[in-house]
Order: sequence, then structure tokens, then C-alpha cells
Amino acid sequence: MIRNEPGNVPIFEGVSVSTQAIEAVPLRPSPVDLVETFDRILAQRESIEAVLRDAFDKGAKRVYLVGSGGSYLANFNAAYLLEKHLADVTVHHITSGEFLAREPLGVNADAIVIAGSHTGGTKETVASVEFAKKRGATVLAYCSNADTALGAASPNFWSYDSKTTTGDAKQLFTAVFAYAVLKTAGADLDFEAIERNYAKLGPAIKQIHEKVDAEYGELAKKYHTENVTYVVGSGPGQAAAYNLSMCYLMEMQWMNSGFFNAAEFFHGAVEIVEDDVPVFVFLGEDSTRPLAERVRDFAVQRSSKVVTFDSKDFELEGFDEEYRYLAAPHILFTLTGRLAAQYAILNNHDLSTRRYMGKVAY
Ligand SMILES: N[C@@H]1[C@@H](O)[C@H](O)[C@@H](COP(=O)(O)O)O[C@@H]1O
Repeated sequence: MIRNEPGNVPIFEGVSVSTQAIEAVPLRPSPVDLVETFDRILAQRESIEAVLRDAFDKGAKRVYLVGSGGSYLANFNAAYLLEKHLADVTVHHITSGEFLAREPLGVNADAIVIAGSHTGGTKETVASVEFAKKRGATVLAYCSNADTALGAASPNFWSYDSKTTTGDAKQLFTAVFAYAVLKTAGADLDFEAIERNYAKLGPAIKQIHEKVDAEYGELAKKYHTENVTYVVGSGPGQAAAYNLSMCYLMEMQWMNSGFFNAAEFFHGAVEIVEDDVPVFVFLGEDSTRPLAERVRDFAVQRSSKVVTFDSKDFELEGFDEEYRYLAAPHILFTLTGRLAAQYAILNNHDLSTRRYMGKVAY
């Protein structure tokens, strides 16, 4: 692998030319607009509910959560919440590409399709909306701004209007959609308490950024040159694990990594664990936590490179204790971005650098 050092330009594997003209990668800042972006997303709840109420009044029976990459993984929490709390509505969490290729028969007038994207230009996500419309489904979509192909294609559309609060915004949007589905489908939950706690999430996340920005430099120093990093999560925490592994380490740092569901880990991946093998484990506060704890407990006995990311390590100012579980997936997710920002400095590899995405046809 080509590794950039500050002041060196990689040419081929093992060959680089020194130049002082190359600037070191700075720390990607914690988004300054995070709290206002979260508030903007939360404020759109009622208009989302109105569309969904209409769909359930007409007898909707299925919900499809559709997206690609970071916009696919943003739905792990939403899928968990819907499956946990709904008996009569089935939930499908699927990538845009698979959604199009499978052409599920269930995508019809009884279906609700929720499509998400950051750019609003991902072609398979836009095509998924077109497909779902043609089939007569109720289609809802969100992305970073309305002036996009997705905004134009979607009959019911919302945006978070930020270029800097991205992954965190998408995961919050999917939670808002999930609770709007739960409310309009008649789930027995205290929605007033849920909304009251969600309103505290933005400031809590900002505080977490401050804390980990002071600590993650050391963590990154220890792991940024690893040959491979395995990342594990369960339930809603799979979003963070998938995001760190595929989007940050592989896509944005060109580092080898693999993501595994915690329960699946014991059905193959477990055999690779030995001393010196980095295993990063995400621990949330939902009913799947024991699955991730099992991986941690196994791995710490065999590897000196087990790192746990545990939402319980963080205070949540203003949260009711019994609603901490709401925040946990968002905490785990946001940690990945702050850790990646430190890797980018040490690897001198900006998080926006791509060699193929948006550059070559595929
Ligand atoms: N790492 C990126 C994600 O951040 C992005 O979400 C996804 C799809 O793009 P979009 O969200 O714009 O549809 O592509 C990649 O996976």
C-alpha cells in the first residue's frame, strides 16, 4: 500500500518524491452547524408523519429502507427500531442496487419506500425512487439539499441542508423517519418522551466530539499503519462498524479492513484472531449488545489490539436514563468520523481523496 508521509508525494508503490509544496492534512473540524442541522431535521417530523399517516390510512403493510453506502448503513438503527416495535408492518433494509435488481413484488400500493442519500445524485437511489413510483408505492426521500436529482424525483422530499453535517444527519433523519412510521402505524411508545430526548442529542454529540478530539490522536497513532483492521458491531451499532470499515478506512484512507456483524463473526472471521490482529468492537445500549460483548470477550483473550467503542462511556446531558438507548447508535456513529479525521492527519491522506469514485466509469 502507498502510504503518504507529510512532504512526500507517492508515485508508485515504494517510490515517492519529496516536496515541501505538499501541505499536511489538517484535522477535519467537528461540524459547526451540527446542532442547528439536527434541529432542522427534528423540526420536519410532523410533515413526514402527515405523509405516513395517509399511507397507513390507505393500508400500508411494508416499509423499504433504501440507500447506498453510507446512506444504506444509516438505516441499521431505523430497521432495528421498526422490527422491534411493529408486528403488522414488515421492514426491508436494502441497498439501492439490490432493490432495483431484485424488483421485489412487495413494492406496490401497500408499500412505503424511504430513500436516502447525501448527494442526492446516486443513480441507483434515484432509479429506486422511479421504480417505486411506477409500482404505486408511497415514496419518501431525503438528502442534503432539494436541488438534486433525488429531490426532483421524489414526490415527498426533505433535506438537511448541510455540507458538513452529513453522516450524522443521515442517521438522525432515518431515526426521525422510523419514529414517524412507528407513531403513525400505532406503536405503543411514549413519543413525547422520545422527542424530548432527541432534542438533546445535538449538544450531546458536540460534547462527545470535544472529548474524543482530545483522545483519538493517540488511538490513531497506534493503529493508522495496520495492514488490516477488523470492525464488528451488532444491531444499530452495525452502522458505525460498517461506516468505519468501508467508508472511512477503505474508501477514504485506502486501508484494508473488514466489517462483520457480531453474531456472524463466530461463523468464520473468528479464525483470523491472534495476537497483533486489530479487532475494533462497537458496543451500544440496545438488546443486541451481548452479541458485541461476546466478540470483545473472545478477542481480548487472544489479541492485544482489541479496541472497544462503548456508548456507555459517554455522558448524555439532559437525557433520561431510560432513553439513553436512543442516542447510543448516534454516539457510536459519530465516533467513527472523529477517529477517521485523526487517521487522515497521520496518513496525510485527506478524507475527500478518491481514485475511482466520481472519476472513472463503472
Ligand atoms: N462513503 C460514501 C457515502 O458517504 C455515501 O453515502 C454513499 C452513497 O452516496 P450518497 O449518500 O450521496 O447517495 O457513497 C459512499 O458509500
